[in-house]
Amino acid sequence: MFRSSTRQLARTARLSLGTATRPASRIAAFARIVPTTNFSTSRRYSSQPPSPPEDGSKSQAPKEHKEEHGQPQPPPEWKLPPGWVRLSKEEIKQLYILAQKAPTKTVALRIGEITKTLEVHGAPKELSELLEKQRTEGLTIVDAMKAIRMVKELAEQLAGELEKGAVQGNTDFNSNKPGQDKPNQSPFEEPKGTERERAHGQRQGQGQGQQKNKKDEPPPPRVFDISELLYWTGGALVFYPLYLMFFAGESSREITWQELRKNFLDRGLVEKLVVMGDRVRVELNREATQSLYPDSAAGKPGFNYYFSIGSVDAFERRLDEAQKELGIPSRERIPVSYATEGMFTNLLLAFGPPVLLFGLLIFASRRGAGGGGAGGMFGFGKSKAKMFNHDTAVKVKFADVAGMDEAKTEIMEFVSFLKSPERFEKLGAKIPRGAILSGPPGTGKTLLAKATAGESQVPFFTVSGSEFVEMFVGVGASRVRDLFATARKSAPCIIFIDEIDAIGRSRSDGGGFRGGGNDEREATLNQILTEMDGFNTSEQVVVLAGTNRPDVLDKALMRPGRFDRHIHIDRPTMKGRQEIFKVHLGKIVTKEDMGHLTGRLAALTPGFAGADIANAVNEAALIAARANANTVEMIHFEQAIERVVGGLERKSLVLSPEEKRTVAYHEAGHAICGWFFRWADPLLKVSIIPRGQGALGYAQYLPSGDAYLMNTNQLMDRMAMTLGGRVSEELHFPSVTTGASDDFKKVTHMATTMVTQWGMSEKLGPLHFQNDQNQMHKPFAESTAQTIDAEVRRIVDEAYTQCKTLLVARKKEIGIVAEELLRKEMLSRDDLVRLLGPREWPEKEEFAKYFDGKHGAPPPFPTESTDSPSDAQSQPAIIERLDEPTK
Ligand SMILES: Nc1ncnc2c1ncn2[C@@H]1O[C@H](COP(=O)(O)OP(=O)(O)OP(=O)(O)O)[C@@H](O)[C@H]1O
Repeated sequence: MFRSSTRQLARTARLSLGTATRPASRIAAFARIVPTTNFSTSRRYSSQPPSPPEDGSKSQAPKEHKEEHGQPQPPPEWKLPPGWVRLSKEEIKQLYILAQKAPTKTVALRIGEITKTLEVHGAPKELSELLEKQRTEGLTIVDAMKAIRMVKELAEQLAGELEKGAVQGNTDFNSNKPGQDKPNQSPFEEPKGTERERAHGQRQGQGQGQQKNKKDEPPPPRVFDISELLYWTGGALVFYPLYLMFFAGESSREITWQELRKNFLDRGLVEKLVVMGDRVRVELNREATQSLYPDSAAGKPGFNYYFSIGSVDAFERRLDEAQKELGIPSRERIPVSYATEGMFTNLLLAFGPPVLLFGLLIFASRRGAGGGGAGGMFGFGKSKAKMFNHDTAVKVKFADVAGMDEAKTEIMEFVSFLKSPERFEKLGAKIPRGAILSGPPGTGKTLLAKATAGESQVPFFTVSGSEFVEMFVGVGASRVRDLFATARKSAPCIIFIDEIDAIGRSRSDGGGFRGGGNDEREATLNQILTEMDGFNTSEQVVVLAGTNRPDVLDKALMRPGRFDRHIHIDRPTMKGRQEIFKVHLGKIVTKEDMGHLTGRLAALTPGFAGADIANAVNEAALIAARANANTVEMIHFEQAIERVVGGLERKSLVLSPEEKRTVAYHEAGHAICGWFFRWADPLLKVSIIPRGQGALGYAQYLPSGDAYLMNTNQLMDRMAMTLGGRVSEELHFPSVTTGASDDFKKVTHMATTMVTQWGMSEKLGPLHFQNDQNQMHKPFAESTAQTIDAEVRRIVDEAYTQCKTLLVARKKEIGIVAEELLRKEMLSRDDLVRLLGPREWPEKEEFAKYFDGKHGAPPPFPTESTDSPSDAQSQPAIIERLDEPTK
């Protein structure tokens, strides 16, 4: 009845309403098939909810049905349906007021638009009654919702009828012939006809060879990339649950049947029920629900209520009864549909894990390959070598590498080969394939390789041995292949493999991978061997490798034809250090006399590698900057060296006066020994400022130049000097402390080495006894072991006696030095000269030159105001330290 009356209403409305007053409901219906851009540019209605007309005469009905007696008249064929009434002016006004109560602007607009039609054609009596109630006593919220819903439904049904009429071609109501432009057609209306008809028409047009606008041409087919799909799917599967968890908020809630009835069914808010197995999803009229329950999530899109049912039959019965009770006529009953349960969940469970795994793999491979996706299976096998070429040229030159002249001469040959290979080839010389640069850490192996590339001006590939090592078997070998293939393409060039021992360890010793886990490393090594064999002699690819452990490398690597040059780079000598200081001081602002500065610093840093020197120079600049100095001065350099050698000053460690006294007498014992023993190393400074790890105080000596050989006298004096701390404690305090443990360790080690390796025991003679920790049994007889123990004890005892004899005789001097130490905390060599007189034994020439006091003896170091970490990388000067007790 309601439906048939709206159909009639639609028909007459179409006749009566012009385009200027196109109902919003119709526009809404078209909006489903018209692109939204057109829709928005062509909107013809106000964006504000309508307000009641000042007087009813402003109705926009067409002229032919103009109002009679102030009321617009319906067209002649219009019959008021049963149950409908004409609306009074006051009721029309009430309709506009009702529109302003609508929950959304769209609904308000719809009510406003249909009001004009209802004004002409009347409305259901129930609506008229509600409007009257609104005028007289006001509407409850439920009544208001009911009235709004009624008008909204009228508008929707009207829109549906109008749309149907439009699709059928308007033959009933429009005399325009098909194909002609229709005068009433909106500029944003689509051509009439179904989708299929339109598609058919298009195909025909193409078949007839009609010219088409370029814009209409179908876009080029998109290349389907499965990895991209998997990538995004994997990503979505990972992130969607996270999104739901953290951002999406609640999307469903379980309710009971009673709650459903009371809150939604009785209030007419339920639009549809979807049965899914033993659960039912409740689909609500969102706008109405939101206006009734503004604070609830129920009105939000995507939110649904669910309730459980025992059986579908029982549920249907219950729903039927409820609707009967509410007086809902059978044709307006709530639609119920049935969905297959959890299809999406089943699919997700079946395909989710593999898709997720693939997605993750692709994600990882893209990251591994720097986002490119190239380089073999997921890019794992791609070499990670960094390349420096002409654009990112290696700026290092041989001039930047100091103090290793022999190594430079050796490697220069590679430069000549890369620069002018014909010079060698014409004489039939085979060019060496590569060189292993070995030596202690920080001695400049990488720097030398870089300088070789910088001098020859060829591309330089640098990679660390450990970068070939992956958990997947075959990846290392594949990376080697990739590296050499890339290098061949860029020939002439240099490959530098740093820390080659990570992959080049001897295959026989297992390299710590004993027990079958060794295959990957061996395969990588074999691949390097193969690649190096694979070069022909004219291929200008030079392979340099760096290692700290040449002794563990596989012999096959070292044979001629592979790494046929072996260049050992040792810690620099005094002259070498001087040169290295010169290189690094070049970048520093200092007014010191360069000759004296480099000489003195070199003398202060025996045992320093190039990297230590670079570090010390930089540290000095930092200390100077911290002190707001304009130039870096000698004091800053010495402070920096002390910090590199002894570690960071520990200001937080506060010793008790008694402890401080013990430390002072302990260190003074060392200092006196160093001063009075002929073969002991000259003392440089002694300090009771705690530094580094566990040292409460220390005495620093300078080995006489770079000592390569030591005789028994020197060793004995050094041992006696090392024991000086403990002996002094014994002489000055009633009990000894734990502070001398490091001294004992050194002394024992020295004595054992003298006996077992240096043949300095008459009893054992010139034999070498290596006690390998990895072997179960000692490689010598038990009686020999006992003799070794006895000899070690004898030597240490001798050193102890020697030390005690001296210190007993010099007890007074110990006191002088210790008291001065307690006052100043740090004594330099000049302080000792002042306190004890010049040393009886002549100093080495270098020492005398740089520590003669003429250039200003180092003043006592001011305390540092820093807490940045420092690592004592080497022990260049001999340091006797008083240890903190280990807990
Ligand atoms: N002979 C040198 N001349 C100038 N600077 C040097 C020298 N040796 C080392 N250095 C400095 O030390 C830094 C580190 O040196 P490099 O990396 O070459 O040492 P390495 O022998 O390769 O060390 P590792 O064995 O630990 O890899 C260089 O960047 C440079 O500043």
